[in-house]
Amino acid sequence: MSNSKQAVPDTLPLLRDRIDSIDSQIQSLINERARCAQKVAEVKLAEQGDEAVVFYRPEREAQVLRRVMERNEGPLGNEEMAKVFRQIMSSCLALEKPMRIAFLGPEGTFTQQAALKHFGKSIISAPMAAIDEVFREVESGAANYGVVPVENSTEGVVNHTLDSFRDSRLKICGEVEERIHHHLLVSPNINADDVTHIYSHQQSLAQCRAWLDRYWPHVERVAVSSNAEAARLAADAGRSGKAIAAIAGEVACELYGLTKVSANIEDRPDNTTRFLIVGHEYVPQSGKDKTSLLISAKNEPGALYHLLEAFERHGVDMTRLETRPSLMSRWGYIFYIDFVGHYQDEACQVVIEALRSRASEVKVLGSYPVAVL
Ligand SMILES: O=C(O)C(=O)C[C@]1(C(=O)O)C=C[C@@H](O)C=C1
Repeated sequence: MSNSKQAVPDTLPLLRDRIDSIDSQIQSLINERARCAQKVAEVKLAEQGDEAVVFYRPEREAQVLRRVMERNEGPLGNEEMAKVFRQIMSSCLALEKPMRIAFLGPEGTFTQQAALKHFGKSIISAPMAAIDEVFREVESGAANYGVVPVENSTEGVVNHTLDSFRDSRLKICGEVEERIHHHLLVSPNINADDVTHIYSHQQSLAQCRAWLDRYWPHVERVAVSSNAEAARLAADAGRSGKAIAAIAGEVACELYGLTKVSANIEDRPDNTTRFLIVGHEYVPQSGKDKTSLLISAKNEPGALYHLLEAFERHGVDMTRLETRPSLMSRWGYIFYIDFVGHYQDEACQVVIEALRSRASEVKVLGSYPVAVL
């Protein structure tokens, strides 16, 4: 391969010749990489057998992307470069085995956006109507992995997702964060002044509450199953001349051919949602991981204090604590705890053992690479 640092020509035809030649080299190299991935698939099949074989390796993907960012010298930015490699790996994985990814649908949701960000575009999309359907689709093996929202920086936790882990055998094998921008949308034939109802998911309505109170105080807000569904309903209503607006994101706006009345109406400009990837396997260490636990506490004084004390004592950094009512006993609680590290790290194992002696149940929901993109 020619030296990439050689002098750059300065006429348009020469520059384009140069780009053509570089493209051809990049293309050969991408195909060489793809052939390696095909070989990896053969080795995995030989080693693990048809049934148990795991093609998708989140820890390896995170390491590849981190390395891309570390060695990047520009002028392309680190994230931009990582996105290119994200898609190359997505194509390589699809050659090994196309992945069917269930997500909270319909088409156009932020969860779909998150799925594409995490897995790249070479996946088979399986939109589901509800969070527990995503879990069921993966549990049954109909989908390889699922993507569900778990918390939002403005509105807090998504209870349906946390509650789904109670009775599920699925593991968390990844996380992804998305900046969420909401827009007020109508069908192109509708005059915004005529709008009688605003549809959106209850979380999106909440994330735009102050803006709605200020600019649309007298219009009825209607919570529907997702903001993409709201966009679909607004588009449908528009066809019969009904003035219904939706609050949804860019993907849904484009998908349903709506017009923006107002853009970026979320109350907090740093509004971010975190999503989880769920699958069947525990993920090996990537070098920079997080762990999520589900803990049923004993119903006794100081129960939570004793749990938290274990983290402090062993120097493990707890990043999140959520409480949900236990369905087993009145006034019993389930705690969801995230911490920095992998359940196979020595310090984490010590903490988990300590928790097991202090709680009635400790379930490791998963250890997974900290989001790279
Ligand atoms: O290293 C592997 O196990 C591969 O399958 C290769 C590869 C890649 O393209 O780099 C593809 C898919 C996996 O999810 C991780 C990495």
